[in-house]
Amino acid sequence: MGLLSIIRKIKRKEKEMRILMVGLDNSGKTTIVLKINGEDTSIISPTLGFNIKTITYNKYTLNIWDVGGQRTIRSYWRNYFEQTDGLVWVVDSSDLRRLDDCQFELHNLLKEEADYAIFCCGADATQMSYVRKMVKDPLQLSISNVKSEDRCNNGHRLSGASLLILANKQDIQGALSPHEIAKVLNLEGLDKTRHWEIVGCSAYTGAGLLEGFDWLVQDIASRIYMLD
Ligand SMILES: Nc1nc2c(ncn2[C@@H]2O[C@H](COP(=O)(O)OP(=O)(O)OP(=O)(O)O)[C@@H](O)[C@H]2O)c(=O)[nH]1
Ligand SMILES: [Mg+2]
Repeated sequence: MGLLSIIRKIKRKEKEMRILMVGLDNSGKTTIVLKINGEDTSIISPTLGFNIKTITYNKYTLNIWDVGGQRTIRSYWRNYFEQTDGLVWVVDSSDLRRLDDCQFELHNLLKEEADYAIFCCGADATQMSYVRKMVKDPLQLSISNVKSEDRCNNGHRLSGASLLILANKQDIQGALSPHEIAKVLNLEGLDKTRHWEIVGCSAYTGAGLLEGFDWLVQDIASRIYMLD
């Protein structure tokens, strides 16, 4: 058994989940994480890199990665994709001006993942060159050959992750409802294999946060702890 398989088994035994929080800047990611953890949310500043919080949630340990969303650092999001079990996309439901941007970035993130995660398990040189020709990868960067099952599984990155969309700031007058946000973000247009849910919430009052995380944790658990 490879080292990665062993690590993965240990992780599963301890019921750990890796959650990645992303979304435009100012959407409320950091405030949500603090609120869930029962911390003070009155002094918040923009996240320029990332914060990691480990939270015990029901019988699970959540490793939550809260990544800054400012435009200039969005290209770094992909550095955090590896081994993600759950993706939380946070939306400022009152920021009507930037909803188009928000829609673009969400679909771009999921598409980018599809573009960059082509792994060919155990392919020989001829097979690799055939695959490269078929998918027209001129730089030959986005396709890699892997020899073991470990690397193949590892290569999934975001593709199997459960997706929770938090329509945050519902306490602000004029905020769009989760139903309206779902429409603007074209969630029905997501890949049919994707498990997703949208929940309205307010990081100020805490409303909706548990409902959202309950869904996420249950959905992940039903996928990865099925054999328990
Ligand atoms: N009214 C209201 N304000 C909120 C809510 N959640 C967050 N905020 C405010 O929105 C601002 C941005 O919150 P952050 O948690 O820093 O947002 P972020 O998504 O982490 O931003 P970046 O780190 O820059 O990506 C802060 O002033 C928060 O107090 C909410 O539910 N309601
Ligand atoms: Mg932040």
